[in-house]
Amino acid sequence: MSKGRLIVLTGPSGVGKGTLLKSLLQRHKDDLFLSVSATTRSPRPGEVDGKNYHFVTRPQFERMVAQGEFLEWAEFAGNCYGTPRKPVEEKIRSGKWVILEIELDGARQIRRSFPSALQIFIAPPSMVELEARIRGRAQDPEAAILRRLQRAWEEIEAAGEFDIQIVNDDLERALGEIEIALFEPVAAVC
Ligand SMILES: Nc1ncnc2c1ncn2[C@@H]1O[C@H](COP(=O)(O)OP(=O)(O)OP(=O)(O)O)[C@@H](O)[C@H]1O
Ligand SMILES: Nc1nc2c(ncn2[C@@H]2O[C@H](COP(=O)(O)O)[C@@H](O)[C@H]2O)c(=O)[nH]1
Repeated sequence: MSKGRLIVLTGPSGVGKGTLLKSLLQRHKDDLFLSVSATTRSPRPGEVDGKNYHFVTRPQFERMVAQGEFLEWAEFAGNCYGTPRKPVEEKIRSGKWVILEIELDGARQIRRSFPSALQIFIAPPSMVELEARIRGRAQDPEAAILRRLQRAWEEIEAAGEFDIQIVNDDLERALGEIEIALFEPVAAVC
């Protein structure tokens, strides 16, 4: 059986993490498992409970925190997000590679609890492009967009903490770089 592994993907809101992961999972569906987080955020149009997120109330989220149900959790732009511990630990034990798509505070918590996790940072080509992508997605209220853009500066400043930094300018190229980091790490160094 292959050895289980934890992979963290972080980057500012709107940089394209979800878009990259969708393609990555389509190409490697037998190798990779994406953790489904819990959040207190309201569902966006088209988002499905249990698939995109487990949508929970704040009291439910607080109860899950108190019961130690999260591997990590954080507050981001006014909502809480957390990685359910049990499915991730089970998958890793059964030899699967598990990806967490999480923000900076959560990535820092995972770095402490799973120092061997591979940590990848996805950066935007520019702040102008990042703002265009968040606005182009047209799924967040104006106040949430502003909070996310403000937070993006802090996240980009922390990019150097991560094992690998990938600029998501051209989607295919960025995807190729993630695949090299995951599946050909030795070749990437040579
Ligand atoms: N390389 C790219 N070039 C142009 N547009 C892109 C690229 N990657 C993603 N996008 C677009 O940017 C927008 C934001 O992408 P996405 O929702 O995947 O970001 P995210 O990082 O997952 O955001 P969040 O953290 O808020 O969930 C989407 O409209 C997507 O189509
Ligand atoms: N620390 C955690 N961050 C998470 C988790 N799930 C998602 N996220 C991050 O939150 C922001 C906002 O997400 P959105 O879906 O509201 O746009 C984004 O950076 C996600 O990566 C989690 O379990 N823990």
